Amino acid sequence: MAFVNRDLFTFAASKVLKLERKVKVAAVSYLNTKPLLFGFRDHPVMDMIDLSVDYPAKIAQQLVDGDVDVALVPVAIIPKLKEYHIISDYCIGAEGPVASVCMFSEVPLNAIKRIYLDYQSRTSVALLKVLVKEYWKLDVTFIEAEGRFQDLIKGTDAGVVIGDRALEQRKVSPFIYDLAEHWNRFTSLPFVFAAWIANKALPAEFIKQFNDANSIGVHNIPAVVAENPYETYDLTTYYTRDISYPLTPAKRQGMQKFLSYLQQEQ
Ligand SMILES: C=C(O[C@@H]1C=C(C(=O)O)C=C[C@H]1O)C(=O)O
Repeated sequence: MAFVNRDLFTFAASKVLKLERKVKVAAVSYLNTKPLLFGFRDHPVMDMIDLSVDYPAKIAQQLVDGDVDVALVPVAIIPKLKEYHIISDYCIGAEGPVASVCMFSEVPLNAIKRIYLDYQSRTSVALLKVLVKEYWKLDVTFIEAEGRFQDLIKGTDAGVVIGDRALEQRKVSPFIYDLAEHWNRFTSLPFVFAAWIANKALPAEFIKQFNDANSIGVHNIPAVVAENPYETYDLTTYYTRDISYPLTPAKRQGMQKFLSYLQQEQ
């Protein structure tokens, strides 16, 4: 009899998966995650999980601390996990510009002196540092931002903002540097911001159900858009042109390249 994480699941003699407790799952609370969560509501996997949502840096900490079993975490925290398993065929990625992860400023790149870093992010702030050092080669100071820091993006102070707040900031700042677009120009590879990662091995049957739930919204974008009215940015464009959900081999390659830059930094 095969056991996978006995505190979570056992396989009874009948080979039917038996859940010892619910799998704790944490997802990103932004609009970018709505297509992935759309299919969960009426899906059998809902009986197997406890689902919570929060901003990326928070759920990253929850997965590292073992407070949850699976989370849609920033890939930059992978090196902090003792054990990790990418359990899904879906991610928050981009093949070109992503629209919602940008450095905003009032001045062009070469005039920027300081950059505020979004406290809700782990991947994008790490990506920004890679681009500043390896691609743009800028001499700037980084500031860990907190609260509503977008109002501090003024003069020669730029700021990296992610998620829905970035979609809003697009209407405010004259200069917008899309980090996924610049990564793509730098490496010719797509980028993965967040992936569904487990901190323990989970049974194949659970992963299959979990993937199925993820895929429903991705294949029904008009229905996802219809139930999320949003004036600031066109969500059909966001979900079909900007964000790219399938975790393809090229995206895995982009992710490995990004992680190798993070390793060099240490
Ligand atoms: C594309 C995005 O990707 C996100 C960026 C993350 C990060 O910077 O750590 C984490 C999760 C994703 O939500 C976004 O938030 O807009």
